[in-house]
Amino acid sequence: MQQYPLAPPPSLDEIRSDGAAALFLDFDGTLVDIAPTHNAIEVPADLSRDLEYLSSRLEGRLALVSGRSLEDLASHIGELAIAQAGSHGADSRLADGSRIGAEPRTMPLEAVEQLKALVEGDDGPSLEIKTHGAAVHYRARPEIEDEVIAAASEIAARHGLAVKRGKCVIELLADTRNKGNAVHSLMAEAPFVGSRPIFIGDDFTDEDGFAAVKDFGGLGILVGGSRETLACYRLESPHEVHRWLGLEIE
Ligand SMILES: O=P(O)(O)OC[C@H]1O[C@H](O[C@H]2O[C@H](CO)[C@@H](O)[C@H](O)[C@H]2O)[C@H](O)[C@@H](O)[C@@H]1O
Repeated sequence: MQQYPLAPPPSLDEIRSDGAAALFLDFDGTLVDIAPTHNAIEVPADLSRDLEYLSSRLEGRLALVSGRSLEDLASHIGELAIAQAGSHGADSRLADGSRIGAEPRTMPLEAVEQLKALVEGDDGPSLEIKTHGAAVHYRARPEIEDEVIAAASEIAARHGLAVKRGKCVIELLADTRNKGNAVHSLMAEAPFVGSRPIFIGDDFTDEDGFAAVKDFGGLGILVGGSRETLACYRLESPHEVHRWLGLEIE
């Protein structure tokens, strides 16, 4: 693990001057600011257009890698002609929409019912039912973290489900793939193959991405406050990520 404080990364142009680079971009907390609920995010007006433009500058070597499902991502940014991996890396697609790897496994209904029972009541956590999993959010009541984690982990163990921990959230998925698997899958395909990958992300699930890019001589960029990480550089906020990527800032 890298010791902090981490320096800001060299410019994208500087990295590109050494050879072909590829960008792997997390979504929540990296391209958009964290919001009180999963549906309350504010997506900058030009983000979709800017990502397509950036992808074309990189000759298609740009991918979004999110914990959200691809359907959920599309509901916020539209159907973009760029590579994307959703559901924490379980559902990877090339820019033309073709899937790489097996179709993601879906959650057993019984587990979903048990999670619904867990969030019952006005003051408890909330449930986000996702295409390939379910997320229990406790951002509104961080003090209940320990009990939520214990109860959701127990349901995961009962059904043999994978657990992902994030910012005020615990997610359960039947599919065990992660963001690092998505990086490996995409790096084996044109136009990514042979390039130097850069993974930018803010959350613990992004550590799998930071680890994966090292396998290709690449580098990770952590977004947000300092912590122990496999990333070797840091940017302070999504605003700084946009600036570093050369996207327009409103
Ligand atoms: O991998 P990401 O693109 O970063 O997605 C991770 C999860 O992001 C969302 O939850 C997080 O963002 C919400 C909106 O800002 C916030 O309210 C929540 O507390 C965060 O955990 C999303 O709801 C999840 O489905 C994603 O897996």
